[in-house]
Amino acid sequence: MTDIWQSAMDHAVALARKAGQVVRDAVGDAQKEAVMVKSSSIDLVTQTDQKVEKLIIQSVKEKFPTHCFIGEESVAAGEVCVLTDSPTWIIDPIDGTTNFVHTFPFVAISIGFSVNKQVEFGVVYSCLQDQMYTARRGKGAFCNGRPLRVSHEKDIRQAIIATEFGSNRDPGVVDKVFSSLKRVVSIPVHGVRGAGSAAINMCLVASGCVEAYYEIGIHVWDIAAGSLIVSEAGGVLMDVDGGLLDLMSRRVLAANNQSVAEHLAKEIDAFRVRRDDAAS
Ligand SMILES: O=P(O)(O)O[C@H]1[C@H](O)[C@@H](O)[C@H](O)[C@H](O)[C@@H]1O
Ligand SMILES: [Mg+2]
Ligand SMILES: [Mg+2]
Repeated sequence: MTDIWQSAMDHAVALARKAGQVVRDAVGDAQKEAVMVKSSSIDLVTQTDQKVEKLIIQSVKEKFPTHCFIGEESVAAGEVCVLTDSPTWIIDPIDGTTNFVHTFPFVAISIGFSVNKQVEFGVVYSCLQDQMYTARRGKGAFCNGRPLRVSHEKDIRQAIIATEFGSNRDPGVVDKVFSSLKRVVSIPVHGVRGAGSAAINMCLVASGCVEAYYEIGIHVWDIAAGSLIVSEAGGVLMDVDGGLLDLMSRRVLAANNQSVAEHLAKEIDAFRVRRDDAAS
């Protein structure tokens, strides 16, 4: 049976590769680039983020003129952020902008594609590592064409957990983040890591390198593609409170299996943040 979204997915992979070249060409000069700030002094954006998002959206508009978009830098520029049932490209042009600015080598282009609010395919290109992660709903997850499978570990005490500090440094939020982190470290788990990119953290779960990843404060463009890559690699997704994942809630927990996920959820202070689709 033909896959009606195959040509869109092929286009996403080609665009991610092209965007990756733009990012690789710029990374050496990133420190010379004008670094601007968005929601806070540590929420960074560069001209390369904006250039890559434009490149992707322009090209998709030419090929699929009826499709919708949610793009990180377009939303920052005032576009609405609402996930509808229409075919929608959900784009993070550089996931890991802070890494990009500092030449820390985990930088990704993340492209998710949803229809009826369900992610149909996800593409995450870790461009400095030249690793192309892809997933098509119902057809598995791959890295450079190699099938991905999550870790078999069932005991969270034998696990590595990925998380991030995020870009909100309000003292109350920092306290909550650290109190969760203290509980997770004290389970005790084998270790805690963070790549500095939500999309790459999710691909690490899908690859079996880490058992789980959680974060509060991410956005739909950080996790849309990665969420499908995790589930197609056999993993589970949920809200940090153990409920159902809501892509717009800005909270995510991805794990290799239900038992690790549920144990982790019990340790997290699941505070609420303003939703991506909250009326502005
Ligand atoms: O803004 P970009 O696209 O680089 O993405 C974010 C990361 O993906 C988060 O995990 C991370 O915690 C940061 O919030 C970071 O901003
Ligand atoms: Mg991001
Ligand atoms: Mg980004």
